[in-house]
Amino acid sequence: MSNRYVVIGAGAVGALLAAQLELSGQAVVLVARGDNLAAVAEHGVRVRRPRSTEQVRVPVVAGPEQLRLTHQDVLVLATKTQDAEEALTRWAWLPVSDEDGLPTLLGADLPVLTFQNGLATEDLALRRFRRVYGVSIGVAASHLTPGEVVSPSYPIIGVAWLGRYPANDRPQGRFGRRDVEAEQYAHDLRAAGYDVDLVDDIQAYKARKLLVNLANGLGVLLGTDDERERARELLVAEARAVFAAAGVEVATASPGHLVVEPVPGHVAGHLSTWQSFARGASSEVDHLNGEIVRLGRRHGVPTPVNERLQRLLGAQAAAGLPPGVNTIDDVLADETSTPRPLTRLEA
Ligand SMILES: NC(=O)C1=CN([C@@H]2O[C@H](COP(=O)(O)OP(=O)(O)OC[C@H]3O[C@@H](n4cnc5c(N)ncnc54)[C@H](OP(=O)(O)O)[C@@H]3O)[C@@H](O)[C@H]2O)C=CC1
Ligand SMILES: CC(C)(CO)C(=O)C(=O)O
Repeated sequence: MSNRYVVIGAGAVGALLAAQLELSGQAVVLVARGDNLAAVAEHGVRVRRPRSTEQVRVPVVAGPEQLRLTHQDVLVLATKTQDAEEALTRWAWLPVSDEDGLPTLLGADLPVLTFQNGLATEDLALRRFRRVYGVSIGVAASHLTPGEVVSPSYPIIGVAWLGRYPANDRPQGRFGRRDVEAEQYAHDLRAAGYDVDLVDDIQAYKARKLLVNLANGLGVLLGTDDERERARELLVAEARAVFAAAGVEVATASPGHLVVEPVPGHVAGHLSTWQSFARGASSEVDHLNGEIVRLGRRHGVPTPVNERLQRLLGAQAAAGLPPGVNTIDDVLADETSTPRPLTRLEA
């Protein structure tokens, strides 16, 4: 029997994925909350593309209490990293019914696909779930309005790398070292419009992606292109030094290619971190630049530029301030300054 995907988190990645699964005829349930839940329940997910807009009716629930989990379910974690722990806890210990309706498993026995940027979620999942599949995804998706995602790529929606976590946990079964479960997920995601590669060491691919996402936070700041590029180089150089000291492998395979086109009425190029600040939502920076800072502290490698960016955006998020109130020269400044986002807003 085919899988049913329970997509937890109806933002840029999750709502788009749920819509794509639905459009490709696969079983899916979207888990949403707040205004987003109300909008999707009433109108479906509105997907704005370069040459069309679709209103996709997707089954949606507020949480596990509105769903009977079965052995066919695959949990897809599509929250930001800072929300992952709470979501994983909520879904891990629920009864899962077999075909006779008997509760023979728990949520933690189901497979979970973790779509987060950064390096943290797979271990959070592994604490409760045995079958963890990490997914590193590249999409240019945007979610700023309840019930709506903008997807500037079509017909290939996104590129992804998927693999069992940890790498050596692949089941030794009838097909030897082949991971038929991972192959099924890759097959289903491809049918939904994603270009998917199966990989042996998913964390190496997540590390490669993290090198890109370290610059996400710069998009929230004001500055010139030269300053942005200089800061990006410094952030990445620190991360590479930290990865070398910590023994974190970085995948060397060439990155995937995603075609991005203009979507009428949409301002392109705002990454997921910018979207969080624009919506007044919590920020993932502690799990992007903060991951480099954490590893640097553990392994005795200085990471001043990542730390300044983390501090600046941490304070900005805590004060509930939108993009465009701090500047990149605060990140480049050669000092451990205390950010002054309120002063700048007042100025
Ligand atoms: N946006 C992008 O283009 C890309 C994002 N990513 C990564 O994918 C992951 C998801 O990002 P993205 O889609 O942008 O995030 P969003 O913030 O757009 O969406 C996450 C959604 O999850 C919801 N949520 C949080 N906790 C729960 C919960 N317990 N139950 C149900 N819903 C919940 C949030 O609700 P609320 O709004 O109420 O907090 C929000 O609607 C991140 O790790 C990100 O870095 C990777 C590649 C590209
Ligand atoms: C850089 C990008 C757009 C790649 O998918 C991303 O990961 C993000 O917005 O966080």
